[in-house]
Amino acid sequence: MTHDDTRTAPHLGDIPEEDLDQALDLVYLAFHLTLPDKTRTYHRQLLRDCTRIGARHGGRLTGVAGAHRLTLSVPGGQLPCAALDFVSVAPTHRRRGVLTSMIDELWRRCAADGQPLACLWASESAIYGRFGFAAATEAFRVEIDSSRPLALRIAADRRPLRLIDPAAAPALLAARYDASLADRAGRFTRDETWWRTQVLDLDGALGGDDRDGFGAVRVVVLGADGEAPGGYAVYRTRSANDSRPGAVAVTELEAESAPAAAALWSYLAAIDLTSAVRIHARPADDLLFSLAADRDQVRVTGQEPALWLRLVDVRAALTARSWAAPVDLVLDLSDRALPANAGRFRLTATPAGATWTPTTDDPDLALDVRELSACYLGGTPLRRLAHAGLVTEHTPGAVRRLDAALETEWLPFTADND
Ligand SMILES: CC(=O)SCCNC(=O)CCNC(=O)[C@H](O)C(C)(C)COP(=O)(O)OP(=O)(O)OC[C@H]1O[C@@H](n2cnc3c(N)ncnc32)[C@H](O)[C@@H]1OP(=O)(O)O
Repeated sequence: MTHDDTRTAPHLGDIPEEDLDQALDLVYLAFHLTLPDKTRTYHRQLLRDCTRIGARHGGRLTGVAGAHRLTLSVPGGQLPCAALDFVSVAPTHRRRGVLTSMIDELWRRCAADGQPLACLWASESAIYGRFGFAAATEAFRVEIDSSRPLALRIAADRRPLRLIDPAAAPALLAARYDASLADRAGRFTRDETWWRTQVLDLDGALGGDDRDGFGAVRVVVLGADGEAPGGYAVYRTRSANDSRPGAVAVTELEAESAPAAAALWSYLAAIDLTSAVRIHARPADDLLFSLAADRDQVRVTGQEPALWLRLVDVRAALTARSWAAPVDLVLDLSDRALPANAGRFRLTATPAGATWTPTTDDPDLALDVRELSACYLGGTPLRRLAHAGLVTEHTPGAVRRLDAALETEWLPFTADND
């Protein structure tokens, strides 16, 4: 008789480098993936650079979780963030608490590594709320009908547009991207490798020149050679055939101003032999929606949660962000998984900074860490969650006051999971 180990608690530990292939096999099993060698090599490298948590039964890996060590823009600053990825449990061992125990281990690793935040992209929205994660940024899929000229309400920046060698893009465009982090929370700092792989796919690990039928990556820059770019777009094109029109797929567009954005959108919409521009992720307050003279020409074709965020160290997270308005409130915070965060705290925030101190005073608001995580980047109004009965307001006006303090000029936005 074989021993049934599926009922016993897993043994948790690191995944050493020699087990990386075993770990990837489990990931591909759980995600039903068969991938080319190039992609596997890329994933192997990503996983090697992660904090790696393995769950084992009888020495065999039955659960894998990786956490990239990233830096996330938050209102007024940047914070270390564990970005959970590769989460997989063997189909023979599912729904027995393996993921739950790996998440508990993740909290220990975050504390040891000084990461006050954790984040992820969820394969299914039902999984991660129970662990205190909440959707903190939203992404809209957008399509421009470019079968006719794109009509915009302002004049475009008249500086020249030029196509550059994508290999030169990281060095040329990094400053423009980095500048956007100060405006928009929810974005990651990038190194050269991230640009080369995630943004430009220069080595073809993510599909390269045949990504859903779209060809080579193109990079268009606004501004003359030698000038700091006023904006850029990373895109690919697909020619028309009998069953579909020609199209442009935009991976990323950054612009320093509305006229710069107008110039780039106009360029993309005017590419010959194409009649649609598709953008996989834009924020709800994207300038394009306001610039379009005919909103019917710019359609939202999908809307989904993008970044799921979890405040792991609430005090560190709250005292590191900036605040739009002064606020002085007592919050009764629940956090089942991380009791150090739970209890009554006085949040005293001014535009100069914040404190978060334990108190025995009566609470103005009661909420779970999940709701605080949803609102932290400024993308979810707290009042929306209060209307839904997920936040209790003990002192009338407290929700409004906290909302005013959490507010950001621009919505947070995360677009790095194409
Ligand atoms: C950041 C990322 O990488 S997202 C990718 C997540 N991975 C995948 O989708 C790959 C395929 N799925 C899997 O490998 C697994 O099913 C996992 C990782 C999603 C879940 O692992 P499990 O070990 O089964 O989860 P665990 O047993 O700890 O479940 C904890 C709770 O979450 C619930 N849960 C787990 N997965 C799901 C799901 N897909 N949908 C709804 N509820 C779920 C369980 O029912 C359980 O609820 P309970 O506490 O009320 O009993």
